[in-house]
Amino acid sequence: MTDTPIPPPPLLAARGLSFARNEEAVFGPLDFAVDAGEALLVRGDNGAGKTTLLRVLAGLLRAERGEVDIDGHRAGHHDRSRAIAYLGHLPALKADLTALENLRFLCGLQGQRSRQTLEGAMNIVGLSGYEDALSRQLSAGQKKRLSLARLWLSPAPLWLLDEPYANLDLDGIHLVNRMISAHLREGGAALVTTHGAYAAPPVRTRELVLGGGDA
Ligand SMILES: Nc1ncnc2c1ncn2[C@@H]1O[C@H](COP(=O)(O)OP(=O)(O)OP(=O)(O)O)[C@@H](O)[C@H]1O
Repeated sequence: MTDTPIPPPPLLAARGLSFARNEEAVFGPLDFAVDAGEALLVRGDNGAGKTTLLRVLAGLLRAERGEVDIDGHRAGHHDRSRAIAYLGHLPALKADLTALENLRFLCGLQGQRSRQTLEGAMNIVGLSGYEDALSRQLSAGQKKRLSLARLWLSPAPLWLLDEPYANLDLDGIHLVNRMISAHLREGGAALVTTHGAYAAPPVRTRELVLGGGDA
């Protein structure tokens, strides 16, 4: 008799997850799961709650109700900081450090994916030559690219990407999709918020629509 292998738990699972501000519902209750190797596109109009959902999942805001599991275990603070890389609307960069110093600082805080160098990540995101530029001197798109380099260097399997295409030119949009595809091929997963105009990571993708029911 052969044992049927038990499938691994989803990388991320949310059950009955809701958030309210001043007793007014922002989203939920939501039920969804993301497996390793999958992307979840979080769509919705302006104000639908996409950013709020990612911030709740990252542990930056407290849910009103519901549960979040990572790798089949209730996600505590430590699990979230180990498993999650969060790319917010605004680049989390130190203005008076150079591009390379920013990456070094963030890798010191959050760890570094094995076999990746800071210079290699700068090259992947198209910022070779900007290593010594102060981050405050970078354009909005270059700052986004530097944040993408930090994301690429993170060892966390679960990417929470809030509008990763914002401020990027067409080449940058393709870069984001290539990065997501490569990350998923390596067994990672990604939640990606978008208004829907550009996002098409060419990978296994589920969709969650806020403000209009789950799809
Ligand atoms: N700091 C805050 N204080 C009070 N209300 C907030 C705050 N941040 C967001 N909101 C409200 O919460 C709701 C959800 O906002 P959120 O930023 O999550 O939406 P979103 O779907 O990401 O929107 P967008 O597509 O415009 O970025 C909105 O009604 C917004 O006005």
